[in-house]
Amino acid sequence: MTKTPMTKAPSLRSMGDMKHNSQTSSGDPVWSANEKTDSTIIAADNHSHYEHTNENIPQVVITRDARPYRIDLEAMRVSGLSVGSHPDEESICSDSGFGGSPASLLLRKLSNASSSGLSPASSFEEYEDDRGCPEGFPDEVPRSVTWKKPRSTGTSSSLSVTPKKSQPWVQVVGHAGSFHSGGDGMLLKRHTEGEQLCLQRLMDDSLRPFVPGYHGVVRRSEQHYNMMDNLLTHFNSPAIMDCKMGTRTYLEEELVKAQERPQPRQDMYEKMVDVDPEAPTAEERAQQAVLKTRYMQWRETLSSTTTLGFRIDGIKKADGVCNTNFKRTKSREQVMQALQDFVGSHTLILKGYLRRLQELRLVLETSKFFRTHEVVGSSLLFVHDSTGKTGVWMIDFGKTVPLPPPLTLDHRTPWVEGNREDGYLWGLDNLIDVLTDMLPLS
Ligand SMILES: Nc1ncnc2c1ncn2[C@@H]1O[C@H](COP(=O)(O)OP(=O)(O)OP(=O)(O)O)[C@@H](O)[C@H]1O
Ligand SMILES: O=P(O)(O)O[C@@H]1[C@H](O)[C@H](O)[C@@H](OP(=O)(O)O)[C@H](OP(=O)(O)O)[C@H]1O
Repeated sequence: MTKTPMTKAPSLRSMGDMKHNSQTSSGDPVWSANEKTDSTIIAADNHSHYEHTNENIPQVVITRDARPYRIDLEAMRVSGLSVGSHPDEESICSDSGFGGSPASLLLRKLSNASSSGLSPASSFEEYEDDRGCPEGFPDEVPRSVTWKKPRSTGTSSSLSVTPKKSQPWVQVVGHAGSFHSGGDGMLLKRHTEGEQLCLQRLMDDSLRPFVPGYHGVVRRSEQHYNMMDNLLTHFNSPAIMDCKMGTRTYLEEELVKAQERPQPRQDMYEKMVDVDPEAPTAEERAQQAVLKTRYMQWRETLSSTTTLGFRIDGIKKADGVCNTNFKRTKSREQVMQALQDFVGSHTLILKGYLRRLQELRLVLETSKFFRTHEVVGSSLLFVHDSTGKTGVWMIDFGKTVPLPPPLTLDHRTPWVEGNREDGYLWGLDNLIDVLTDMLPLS
């Protein structure tokens, strides 16, 4: 839940006090920041702090239990190479994508695109073009951020560097207009309360190192955003892949809604016909519209979602070539070929990804958050660069919902309506299996 700002933005030193002094009726700590801020935005946590001084950065607004979390070594852990010791550590860059109005937050999808050589857009309107994989914007925020070392380390640690150059943010797939690059290694995603709650809970879960650090809700031009780490920050000209996980891409509640109040969609009919003119039924053809769940199920069976429990949604390679034409990438062989094209001939990268996925699987099998949530439509974001640095993170919790206690999921049992299973872990097993098969015989 968000509230409007009430008081002056807290100073760095007072932030800790504020966390203790201000509470919601439920006893949760709250934060507040001034609407007419003196352009100082401050975030801090138990381990570290940082400070911005610029007008272009978003204002932190009150969020329920929205504690900010610093990018930390654990969260940004890269397999194969450690962030902390990597020579590129000083190349942290950031960018911000403000310039668009809320009215232009179109729910348009970046799909069916294959493009190359995209250059950073210079305005939000340019970004609104229907190209796949548009890049973010040059940073509007002076590089005044200092990343200070944490007082106590525990499992996390922060970087102490001065960002030097701008790293454009790239969106591979997903709703166009939902994102802004927030500057200083931050990314803003259009706010939904469900995703906010998940990200907050994940910050206290064993999965924390596998999700972008969450920094609360911010407001910009009357629109609220969830602020999280930009996972591309520590990479140079990264190659990026978005893999949508699970055997089901719609929530059980969406199915119930479709049964009770069917709302056939013309846009989905058109997307369907674009891929396969023969796909619609006679009735759908007559209506020139399909139900969302029908479209989603068709997408699942056309791709590898049903058969492997994951699908490749989009890939942007280091050379800028972007491909989101994977709707028909279904067989194990086709998937393997696409993965091979993504990693190239670099066994180091493949091994890095495999290690990270195996670690993720171990953590997922014991995570309380994972056990108690239906995780639908969530992706694994793969990122690597030419130095051999790799990382994989779970993103997109827009359709991750808590289960009614005491229900829990194992995420491997096949789905039947009512059991809420999503096939996430089964898909991860298959993904690990496919990647393992790609390793050269030695
Ligand atoms: N924390 C992040 N750091 C870097 N890039 C990100 C991050 N989160 C998302 N992205 C980029 O944005 C894309 C879309 O993200 P996400 O899946 O969250 O959007 P969405 O609009 O909810 O997607 P969907 O259409 O599946 O609902 C990803 O493929 C990735 O390229
Ligand atoms: O990839 P495609 O073929 O373009 O299809 C979209 C994709 O399945 C998204 O995951 C879904 O958003 P959600 O996951 O948020 O439901 C979106 O629904 P939408 O159009 O209702 O946003 C679909 O249009």
